[in-house]
Amino acid sequence: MRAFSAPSKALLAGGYLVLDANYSSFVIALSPRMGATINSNPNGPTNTIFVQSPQFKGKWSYTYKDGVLSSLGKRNPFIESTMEAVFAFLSPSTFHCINITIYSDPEYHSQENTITRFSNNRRKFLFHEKDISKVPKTGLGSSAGLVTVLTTALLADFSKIDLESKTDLRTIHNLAQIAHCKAQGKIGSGFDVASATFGSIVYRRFDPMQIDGVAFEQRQIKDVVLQDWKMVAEKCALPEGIKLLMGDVMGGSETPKLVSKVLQWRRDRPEESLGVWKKLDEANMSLIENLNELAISSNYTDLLHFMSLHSVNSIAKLDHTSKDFLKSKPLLNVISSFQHIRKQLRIMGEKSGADIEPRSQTELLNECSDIPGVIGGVVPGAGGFDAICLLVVRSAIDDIIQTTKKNPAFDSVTWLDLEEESEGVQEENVQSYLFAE
Ligand SMILES: Nc1ncnc2c1ncn2[C@@H]1O[C@H](COP(=O)(O)OP(=O)(O)O)[C@@H](O)[C@H]1O
Ligand SMILES: C[C@@](O)(CCOP(=O)(O)OP(=O)(O)O)CC(=O)O
Repeated sequence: MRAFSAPSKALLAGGYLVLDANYSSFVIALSPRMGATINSNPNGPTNTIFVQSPQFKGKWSYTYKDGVLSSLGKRNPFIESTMEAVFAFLSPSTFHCINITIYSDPEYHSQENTITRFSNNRRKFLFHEKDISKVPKTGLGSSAGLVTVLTTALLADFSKIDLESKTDLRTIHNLAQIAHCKAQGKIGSGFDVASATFGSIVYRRFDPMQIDGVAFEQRQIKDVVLQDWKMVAEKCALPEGIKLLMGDVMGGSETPKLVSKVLQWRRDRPEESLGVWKKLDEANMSLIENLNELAISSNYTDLLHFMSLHSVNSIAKLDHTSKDFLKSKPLLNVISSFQHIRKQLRIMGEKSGADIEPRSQTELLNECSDIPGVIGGVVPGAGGFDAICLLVVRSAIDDIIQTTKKNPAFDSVTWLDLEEESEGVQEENVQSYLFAE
């Protein structure tokens, strides 16, 4: 038996712009991971694949004969199209029965009505009462994680793959991207599948024409998967000492509705919207550059210490002597990049009628500007009422949480137990997924 896992994501900068290949986005891979174990069973029926997701009482079965994958019984579009893509790509002849088990970390889904189990006291898994399609999601990208880890497990079972090899990661990514688009019935920006594969990245999307109309047929899928998609997925990571803090706001928004409003405005007002696109892109790119600058600045530790004692608002009020210490230093630039991103997202929201940074979120993020140790924050991804995402000084985290507990403005916020974990898809110790019965 072998085990693999793929990370969840937060789109810290680049929402909406990432849909257009002219713009880059900043995707942070997060510690909650989707896992899969895979093993062959020589005693089971040949050319049969059993997939189960015990946390959601999910069981799906497939057979593969004469190049055709058939689903027996219950359907799961994401599992099914991953199987179809990988089998079309590999086109295996006879093979032993395959057993796959899916494991998802707690933060992907609402944790209501669950029973907790630990695997060898390593990982915690929640077992839900309801079927997977009925359990509310938190927006961390469960389907992208599922498709990516399943693609990896299947490829590893049938062939030799090296998760350190850029070529093999491209193959996993391209297959997973095709499978995910088929299951969703649309070609999105794909940033979630890209970060499930590569981890934390600066991402520029592939050309949608690349996979438009591709069929699960061996020659065609091989051609497409092995081509250069001309996308960009440059690995990156937050500077040490800076922590990503995600607050679930228990609101909920529908990404497709927000996206359609924004794209409609872009079509209706091409010139006006292009201005916003350009300014937002500048702010996004300056956030990435300034974080890199900050990480290599000679007085980095001093700057972080300073930040842990000051809030964004108190820094704005500092006199010149104190500011000289920071002047032309990247910390101030990171702070202002966040402010520019928020400003442009608010303009985009106002002009398009999409609630990207709704007033309640503006108020919350403004409150964060009064907390020492908070460098900046945004509404991640498509925005809306789902979540806020902050970058904070790691050493100040306990004080930050305490401060928010005392402030009623944060009553609706639940801080999620997650971190950046910049690694993409990886092999795991099987023991992490085995339960002592
Ligand atoms: N642990 C899991 N086991 C089985 N299927 C899963 C699991 N997690 C996600 N899925 C599949 O992904 C679907 C959710 O995908 P989607 O709506 O794209 O949500 P998300 O935004 O979290 O990716 C589920 O309905 C199910 O088909
Ligand atoms: C608007 C977008 O650019 C980003 C949406 O990011 P989210 O992280 O909000 O995504 P969901 O998990 O699907 O809700 C649309 C896209 O890139 O697909």
